[in-house]
Amino acid sequence: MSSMNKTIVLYGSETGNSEALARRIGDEATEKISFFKTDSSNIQASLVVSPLDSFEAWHKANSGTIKNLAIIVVSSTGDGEAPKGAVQFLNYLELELKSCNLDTKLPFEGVYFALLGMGDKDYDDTFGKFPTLVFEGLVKLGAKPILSLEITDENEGIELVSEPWIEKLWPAITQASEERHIDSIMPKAQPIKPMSSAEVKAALIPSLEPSNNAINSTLPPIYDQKLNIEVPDTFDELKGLPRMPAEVCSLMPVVENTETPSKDLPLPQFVKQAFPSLIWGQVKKVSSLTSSEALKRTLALELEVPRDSLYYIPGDVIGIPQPNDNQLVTLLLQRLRLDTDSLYLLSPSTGQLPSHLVACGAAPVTPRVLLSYAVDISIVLKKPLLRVLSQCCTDPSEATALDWLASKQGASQFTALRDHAPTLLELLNAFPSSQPSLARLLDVLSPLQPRHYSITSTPLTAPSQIQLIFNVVQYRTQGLLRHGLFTPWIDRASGLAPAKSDVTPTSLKLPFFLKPHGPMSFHLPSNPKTPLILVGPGTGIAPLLSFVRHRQAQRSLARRAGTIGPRLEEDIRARYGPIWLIAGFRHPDHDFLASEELHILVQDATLDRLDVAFSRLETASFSQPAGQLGCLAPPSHTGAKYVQDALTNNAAYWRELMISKGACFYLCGDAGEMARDVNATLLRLLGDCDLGELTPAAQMAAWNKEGRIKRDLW
Ligand SMILES: Cc1cc2nc3c(=O)[nH]c(=O)nc-3n(C[C@H](O)[C@H](O)[C@H](O)COP(=O)(O)O)c2cc1C
Repeated sequence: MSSMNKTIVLYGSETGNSEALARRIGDEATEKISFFKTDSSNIQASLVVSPLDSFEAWHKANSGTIKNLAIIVVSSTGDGEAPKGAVQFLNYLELELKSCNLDTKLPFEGVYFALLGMGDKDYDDTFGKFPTLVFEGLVKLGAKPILSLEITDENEGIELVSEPWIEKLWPAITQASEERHIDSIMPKAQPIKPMSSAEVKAALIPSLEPSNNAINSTLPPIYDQKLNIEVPDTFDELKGLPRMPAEVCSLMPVVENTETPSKDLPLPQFVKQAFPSLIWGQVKKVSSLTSSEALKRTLALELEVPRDSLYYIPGDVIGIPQPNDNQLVTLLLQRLRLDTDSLYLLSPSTGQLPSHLVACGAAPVTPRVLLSYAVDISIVLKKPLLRVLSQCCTDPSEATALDWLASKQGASQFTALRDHAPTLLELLNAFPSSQPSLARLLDVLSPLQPRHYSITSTPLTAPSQIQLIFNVVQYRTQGLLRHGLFTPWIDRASGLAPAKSDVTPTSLKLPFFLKPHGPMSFHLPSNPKTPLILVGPGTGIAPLLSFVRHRQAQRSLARRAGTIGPRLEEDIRARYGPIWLIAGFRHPDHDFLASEELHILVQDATLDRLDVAFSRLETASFSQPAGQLGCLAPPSHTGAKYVQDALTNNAAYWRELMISKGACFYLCGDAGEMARDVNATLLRLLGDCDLGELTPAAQMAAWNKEGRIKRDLW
């Protein structure tokens, strides 16, 4: 046997990094591996590069053959979850792990694989989580790794790991194909016990993300900011320079066009294709929930949808395919000297278009539409882009500076520049002689991601309406102003900014879709008697509001249907478990979201307990205005600064609910310090408990597995 029977390159990729690398590997394989060149009867003439989700079909088609090779590049997204193109594969892997039998042949015997993971070490707990899960799952199911698992760190530079890994890949393939297997890399696949679904899912535990650096949100967007990039005058020969990205995209002007062009905003055809279940929501109301003194501006948005067009449950999240800022697109079109309204046909000059651009090639399209909807132009810094900008410079000193930034020598300056989160326009303006074509930029820019928001409403009270709350995202990266896409836009488009009161826009419509549930879905437990501990500082309260509003509606429906007589309230209490909500804000007068509603939820006994922490309240003790919260027993505010203080102050109650009463604990909010501190607090609270054989960490891990601790962090 001198080659693999079938070979495939697979990727799972949220923002395009893994896909771009998988395509490059596919291109290089035919040059590097002799049997790809010579033995065309044994190998597909052109190597297929496709999403990891196609593994099942590929494996089924080829499982009779002795040796098949899968080269896999896959990232983690969310809280260590499966990225796009790998979600169905996760379900398949999970099923195989559950059903594989100790006594029979392992299902992936005969499959050889090499897997490169993409990750980011900033995601402490979930660094490389999904690639690791895939690697270990494949090994457990009998596939043989030909290289050990390696994971890139986007923060340090993907190339530091990916380039040496690719160099090792070619000899490893040759070696494996010659049957000198590299069994020493990993222990031989052992027969395994079937895994439960919970065990597979438990491998995907939430992570902690860095937080935004928020500032007063009334500043307008500014696009003429200057980047300060320092490059030394002289340096040694550049090392670790990533390869020049392949030229894939081609834009041909359309002279005679018979098709209906994708010329107009809003919503070109390719966006509708990418999100086939889009629903249009009419904006009913936008209101500001914070005072002018609040550090962040928080808005509530109500959307009305056509009757019966939306079925959601509390905890669901919507995605909004928001285009890039119009002003930024216009300036970019000018800088790139592009004719805004001419029509072009996008096609691959070699190989295949990146998957996020395939639908854009279906019909003629204008540069404005492409830059508005297809690619991210706000946060762009990646080494392959620097290489392309360098390739397109007419001034050699600028080209050298860009290459230096992309090299190993320029690593610390690259990291510093990335902390500035430069837009494409700023980068181009910093290197004025660089004049890339739009097609060349499409080769390397990441797909534009939809913006996701938790629904705060319940379908029980208004099935044709949804509500959202969110901060208007504006922040500074070391002096430079940055802003989000959707939130400042809706603030302006609704006519709310800079007004303070509610507005009811008459003609504003928004397209959105319901995000499919991930493996760690943040939803209510199926048994309504389960006690709930809900912790949500700031806008982390959003999905928790949906939970409590839903419970309030359930109780009210039960009351209305009630035939039980004088014992009705008691029966309702018995039917639903207690809910303890811990919210956290800066100051009661500035950003206490939904304060009046929370008060009502306590009064009508939907909430058994409410604790509110205020981080910027000068006096340790907080007294609510008469008639509010003061009626709570036990008292709602115990001088807590942060949500974790409220947990510590009420340790006995927390232990009673979690240990004796089987409560579910939900945490939603900013993933930085808050999530770490809450985690540490829970471990500390468990330290004083009798957990039998278990350590506090093991107890937490068990609750994670059972879905009794759920996190929704961003
Ligand atoms: C929303 C989001 C969540 C992420 N979550 C994780 C994570 O949990 N663990 C990790 O190692 N990397 C995480 N990353 C980093 C990505 O895995 C990394 O940027 C990778 O290069 C992306 O590759 P892709 O473009 O192929 O998806 C996350 C990135 C984003 C944007």
